[in-house]
Amino acid sequence: MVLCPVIGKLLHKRVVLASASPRRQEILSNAGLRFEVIPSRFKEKLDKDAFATPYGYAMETAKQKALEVANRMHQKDLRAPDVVIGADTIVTMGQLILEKPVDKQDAYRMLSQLSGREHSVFTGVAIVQCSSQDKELDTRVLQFYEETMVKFSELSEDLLWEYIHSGEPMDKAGGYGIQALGGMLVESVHGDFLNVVGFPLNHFCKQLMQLYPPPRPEDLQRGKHDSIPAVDAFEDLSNVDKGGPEPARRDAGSRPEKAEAGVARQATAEAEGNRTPETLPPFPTRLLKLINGFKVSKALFTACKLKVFDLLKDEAPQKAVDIARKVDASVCGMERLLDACAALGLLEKSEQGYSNTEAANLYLASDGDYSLHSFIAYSSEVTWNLFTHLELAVREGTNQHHRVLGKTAGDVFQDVPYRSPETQLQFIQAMHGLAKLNARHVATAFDLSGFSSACDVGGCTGALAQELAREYPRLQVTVFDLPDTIELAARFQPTGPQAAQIRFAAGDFFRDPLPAADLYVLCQILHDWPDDKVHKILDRVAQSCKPGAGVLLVEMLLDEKRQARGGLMQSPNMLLQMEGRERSPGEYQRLLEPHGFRQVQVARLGGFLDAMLATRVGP
Ligand SMILES: C[S@@+](CC[C@H](N)C(=O)[O-])C[C@H]1O[C@@H](n2cnc3c(N)ncnc32)[C@H](O)[C@@H]1O
Repeated sequence: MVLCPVIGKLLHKRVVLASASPRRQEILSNAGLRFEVIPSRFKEKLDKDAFATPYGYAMETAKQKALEVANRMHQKDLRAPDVVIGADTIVTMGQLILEKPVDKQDAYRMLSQLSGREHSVFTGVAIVQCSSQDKELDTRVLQFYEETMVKFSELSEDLLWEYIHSGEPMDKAGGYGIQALGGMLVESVHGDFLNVVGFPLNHFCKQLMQLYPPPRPEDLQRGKHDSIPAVDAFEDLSNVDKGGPEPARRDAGSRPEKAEAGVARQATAEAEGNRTPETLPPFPTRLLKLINGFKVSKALFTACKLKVFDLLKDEAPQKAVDIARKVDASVCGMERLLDACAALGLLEKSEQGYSNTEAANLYLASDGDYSLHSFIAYSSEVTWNLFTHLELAVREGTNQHHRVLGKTAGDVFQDVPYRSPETQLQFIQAMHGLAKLNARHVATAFDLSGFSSACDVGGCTGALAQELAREYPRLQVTVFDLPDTIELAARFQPTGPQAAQIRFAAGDFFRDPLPAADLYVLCQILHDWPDDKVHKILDRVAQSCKPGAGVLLVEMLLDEKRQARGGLMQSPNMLLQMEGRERSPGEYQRLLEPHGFRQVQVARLGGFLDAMLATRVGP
């Protein structure tokens, strides 16, 4: 049983569900959550076109619903609840977002579009944690979304109208309710069923586990919930390949590994000679994948370096012998590399030869708008070398540039002999490629239309500035970076209508005043530095801005308990390459607060970066 510890934490808090949906109320109360229902008065009319993704729209609507309730309750009795939960469910078909039908004709239009086809159901959820200081409401917002694919049967006209006349479609996104009569229309569901009903309970619990650390076993003894059976372990909700006996310990390894280890111990204890298929340990597929992971990366790096994907871009299939000849490689070697790439899904292999997949055309060839070629080259040439010294980095607790370069680097970005111009350009190109992938999500993570000027501190080539300018045509953006970077960034400067909104300024954020702005963007900056230097940067930002100004932090956010994998895999990388580290929203919040940045909102963007928006309060 997984919910009890989380629910136990919330039992002592005032929890409000900002939704009138009886289905959401039922899902949450069935899970044992105690909450008040205060339906939000937020009008669901955000401009859908302003969002890069449908889930971005759903998450923003969920957030606005929850914040409206938090603010209203705070104003009413100056005591905000501890937690407000907002949710918004939408149905999408291709680019089309289907919400609740306005009348029967509208329901008919929606349902006939869904007939015989697969669609996505997205629920955006916002968990708003509230606190008040000096009678001011302080909120911290965690957002996430869940997607479920649903396929409808072919619906006859009769069936369609019968369903519409039942009245069920009218208050439901997409015009159907899967938990009642609408269930008869559904052929298959891929993903979380409750998400289609209106609330992704499983994902919600995972997020709660990140927000609230698991209780100790002795607390569990005290805090049993009436409707929830007692538990003796805080279980990981992640998907698990296979079951198998699980050891009671909860401190080592993830669940499949624990299962593997548990069964292995059991098997060893039994007589080795008496093994039957049942007592054999499960095949350690996941572990073997980890052991071999570096081979996968290096095959990809090598194919990129040999320009295989450039050669095949938008071309007819080619044989290994021809590719080998064109890149001056051995046929037997090239054949093996190409087969490996095909096995990895990077190439397609047919009778005619090898050809690029769509992803290879888009990301692996060196010339596309979204090319990751430079990032791959940097990973292969710089990061790879550093990773060969991971053991020493762990022993010494410092980056390892001195071992790769033979000299100690003071400031990784400014020590001139430390980087050749080629490596520097490669780094900038790598950042540019990654920034282009993330920029739209970042620019639309929050409503920034209230700001008229922004400074992208350490903004590199201006890729994010360009997206901000595109998204907010009245926004003037200054890209502030080191003189060398600004010089190289000239190669990437935007053309087109956004160019007039963007200017570049050279300087050092440790020494020089920052350009004036009412929004300061720090995208992958603070993670480069230890806390004392982060305070220096934030101090500079605070000195440059007035109350009401914003700070948009964009980083790979760890979860508070350091359990989620994504960000954690980046942690050794930061150790090897930089002075800083990845941090959790709480850690960033604690760094921001002394500089007067409060009202922190967090948006999980679904890619590898997340965003936090804080507002400067007080003088
Ligand atoms: C990790 S990159 C992030 C670039 C960009 N914000 C992005 O996310 O793509 C760090 C950036 O900070 C800049 N930088 C490092 N030290 C700086 C300093 N002291 N003053 C100004 N910029 C600096 C680097 O030149 C680089 O462009």
